[in-house]
Amino acid sequence: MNITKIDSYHVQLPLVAPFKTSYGFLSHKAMDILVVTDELGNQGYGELVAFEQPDYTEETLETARLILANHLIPLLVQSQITHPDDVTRLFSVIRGNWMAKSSLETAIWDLYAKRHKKSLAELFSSQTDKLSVGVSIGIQKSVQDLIEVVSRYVAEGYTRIKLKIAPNQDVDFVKAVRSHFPEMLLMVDANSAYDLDSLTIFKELDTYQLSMIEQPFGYSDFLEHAELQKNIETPICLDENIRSVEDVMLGHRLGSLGAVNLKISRVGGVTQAQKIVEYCKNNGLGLWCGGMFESGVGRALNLAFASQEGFDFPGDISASTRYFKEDIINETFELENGRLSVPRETGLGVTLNKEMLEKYGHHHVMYVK
Ligand SMILES: O=C(O)CCC(=O)C1=CC=C[C@@H](O)[C@@H]1C(=O)O
Ligand SMILES: [Mg+2]
Repeated sequence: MNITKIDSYHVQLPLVAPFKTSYGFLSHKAMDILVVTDELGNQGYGELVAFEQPDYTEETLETARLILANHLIPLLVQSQITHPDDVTRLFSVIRGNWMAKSSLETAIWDLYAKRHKKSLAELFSSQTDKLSVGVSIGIQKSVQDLIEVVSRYVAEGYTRIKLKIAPNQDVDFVKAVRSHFPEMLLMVDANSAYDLDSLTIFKELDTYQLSMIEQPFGYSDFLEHAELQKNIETPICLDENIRSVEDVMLGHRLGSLGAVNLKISRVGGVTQAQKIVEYCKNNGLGLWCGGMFESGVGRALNLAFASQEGFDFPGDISASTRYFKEDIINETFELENGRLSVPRETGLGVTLNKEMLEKYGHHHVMYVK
């Protein structure tokens, strides 16, 4: 394929409700939408999901833009690409910068699918048209507020709830939600807020039939996670630790994890994510699709990818309205009996809404042949 142009839209969408985690507070989500055009006029979309602050991973929107402009785009346009897997190989000379890589790699996947007149769901061997999804809930001011928020999402149909926790905002919150919803698939995510000194907290959390505990310790704490896993039965799920299939193998061999939160963007794109799917499938590890407060572009990709065999737990891929009042695509993802429809049109199966892009974004040209 011959790339003739790369555009980028810097978008900022206000969140319907602010989101509090153990490490920060989000009131809007910024993202860049890349549009890669080929010689036939096909356009592939990719979403750069990095945050503005380097507090979840090292990357930020600014660092990723720099890596794209100075390194990844020059590499891509100088090379002959026939399949998206070529992009991963090409980018392997550049270390890290997974989200920057993923934004371009996923745009090439969309472009490739459109050139072949196939949906991404088809390319990913999707197994279903409807996917059960979950919701991730930020830290609330009080137990009562949390119960209200959870009740609202349960009434909307979500079948899996993920609660954000932090020191002193953990056991009481989980206890209350569990007693209101005894059967609910429930899990917690600490975003690295604890260390092994908090063992007693985790032993207590272990008694609430949680499906998993996500990222209790630091992002390179494989050994500490293994030590914790020896002391509790609830599977540990790693998020921030996992940047590649090698990280999953390391965590598995050490006994640091029982499940993986797979975010395509955090591991550099679809090709690397696919390796993780295979590894988890072959080694009996739990697997589900995480979210990055994506716009409809990233959401469509997550839905198509998570509809393949191997994903065994509802992901953080909520309905469009859970995040934003208005989105930058024309389609909407609506919850029906706790499930979202997997797009079936060619490529990602979504189209950009020019009016919304103008309202919430700024246009930049990154490359012209
Ligand atoms: O996209 C979503 O539904 C939100 C997912 C979510 O909880 C997170 C996204 C990005 C960083 C974190 O705050 C958190 C996570 O750790 O999974
Ligand atoms: Mg997480």
